Amino acid sequence: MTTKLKIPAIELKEVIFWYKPNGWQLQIPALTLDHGQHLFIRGASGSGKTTLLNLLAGITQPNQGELWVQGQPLHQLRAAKRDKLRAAQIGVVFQQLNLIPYLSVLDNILLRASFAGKTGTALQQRATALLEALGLAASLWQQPASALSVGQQQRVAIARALLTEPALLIADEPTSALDADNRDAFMRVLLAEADKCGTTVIFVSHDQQLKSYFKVELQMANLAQGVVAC
Ligand SMILES: Nc1ncnc2c1ncn2[C@@H]1O[C@H](COP(=O)(O)OP(=O)(O)OP(=O)(O)O)[C@@H](O)[C@H]1O
Repeated sequence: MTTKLKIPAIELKEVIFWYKPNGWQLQIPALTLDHGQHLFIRGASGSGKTTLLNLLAGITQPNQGELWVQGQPLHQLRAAKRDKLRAAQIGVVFQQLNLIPYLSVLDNILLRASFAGKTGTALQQRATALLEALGLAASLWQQPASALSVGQQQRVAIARALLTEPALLIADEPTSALDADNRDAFMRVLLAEADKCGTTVIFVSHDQQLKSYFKVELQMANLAQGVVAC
């Protein structure tokens, strides 16, 4: 076994984060996730799911405690280094999908990869293969992102996140606008790609039916009490 494999994909120790305007607090005594694990997180609206994902993606930093992602101390790194880590190793799909509306579907996907220094024909082929697997018609690939439905945009966002074979994939309600068939295709592609690339997955959703795709499930309320998985 290599040294790299001994380091967890994610490790939180006594993390506390609060919003300055209203003092709302997220407390996570402990959370460890090994490489390649898939974790389903659920919790009531306002329980802090998005706040946790923002911390894990390095968009925000904890006020107290330690937050390690891919062996990097996100609690200590400055914003520029966290941005670099995110570009290189983390795929994110947030509720606001953050597609650039006037860029084509393909350009949206490839632009994100170029931030990680990845370009070329093989990458373009992987991008179109992902879009096909996700059921997004080829006639849409050159359309501006703004011309797509929300469900179609969600599939573009996940293709963008998977393209660079990230070590960690963070997804916040990524299937909320999909019908049952597209949602199942979406989950199959996401988890198969993650398994192929050894990607650790953290997936947040209200949709209880998606729970069946995951071996490990976590409720926000339990997480705050120090329970790691249930
Ligand atoms: N920028 C902010 N400033 C102040 N408080 C915030 C901010 N963002 C979120 N909060 C508060 O933090 C709490 C957790 O919010 P968060 O968005 O993480 O919850 P959530 O579980 O993702 O909710 P939902 O399922 O509705 O998306 C909420 O009570 C919310 O009001």
